Amino acid sequence: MLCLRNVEYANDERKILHSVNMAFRNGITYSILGPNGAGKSTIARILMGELKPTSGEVLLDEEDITGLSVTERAKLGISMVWQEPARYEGITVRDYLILGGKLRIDRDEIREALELVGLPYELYARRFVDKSLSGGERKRIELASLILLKPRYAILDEPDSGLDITAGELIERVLDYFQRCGTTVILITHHEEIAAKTDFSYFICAGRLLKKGFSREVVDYYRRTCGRCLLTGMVEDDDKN
Ligand SMILES: Nc1ncnc2c1ncn2[C@@H]1O[C@H](COP(=O)(O)OP(=O)(O)OP(=O)(O)O)[C@@H](O)[C@H]1O
Repeated sequence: MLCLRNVEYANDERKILHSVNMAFRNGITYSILGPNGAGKSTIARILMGELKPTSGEVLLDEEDITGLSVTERAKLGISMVWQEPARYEGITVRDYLILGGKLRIDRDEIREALELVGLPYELYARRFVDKSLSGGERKRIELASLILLKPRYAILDEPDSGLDITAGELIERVLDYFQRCGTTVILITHHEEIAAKTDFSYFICAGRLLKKGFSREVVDYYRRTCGRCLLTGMVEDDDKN
């Protein structure tokens, strides 16, 4: 199980996360739902090891991994599709997907992963991962790379951003695939209809966890309350005291 325990994060100006506690159990799909600026990506970066919390711990199977780097966490099976996918100029999609040969994967598996994300193998395998790919195509390729990697934890930061009308179906297919191979998904989103596709959700606003539970309950609460409160202003006022 991957956990955040009493995680706080502050920059020079203000506190961005306030004592966040979350637990991600094996084989379940989770979402972290909240409006723009709530602190979702900050949580993802802390889970990945890209940011160190100001206080609190990240635990994996009860071991404290707060001090581990992104690479060390990747070796433990914690991987992420970033909101803005990386570009690797000069490498083909196929080579990118097999990590330049580090993954031993046959052509059928690569074909299956590309087709799962809506990209026909014949049209994409030999293309280069460069500016000629659209943002949505790059996002799909990032998802395909995580599908082939089959990590223990897959963190998907805004997986539907930049994708067209087929995004909902694609996310469903990807969640279903990860559930079948035992990967725990942590999906970051501000779209409640995307969060509703996961089993369990955490709703955060202004760096505070407001509600957790089965996604349909949390999504219902989010629809009823989000944008109708003055919490952001109140929290900033609190912090000045
Ligand atoms: N490097 C930084 N310097 C100053 N403020 C920052 C920095 N990084 C994040 N923040 C602030 O922290 C808050 C949380 O940001 P974060 O990116 O985690 O939000 P988010 O919920 O992922 O938002 P979005 O849905 O818009 O991507 C925001 O108010 C943001 O402006």
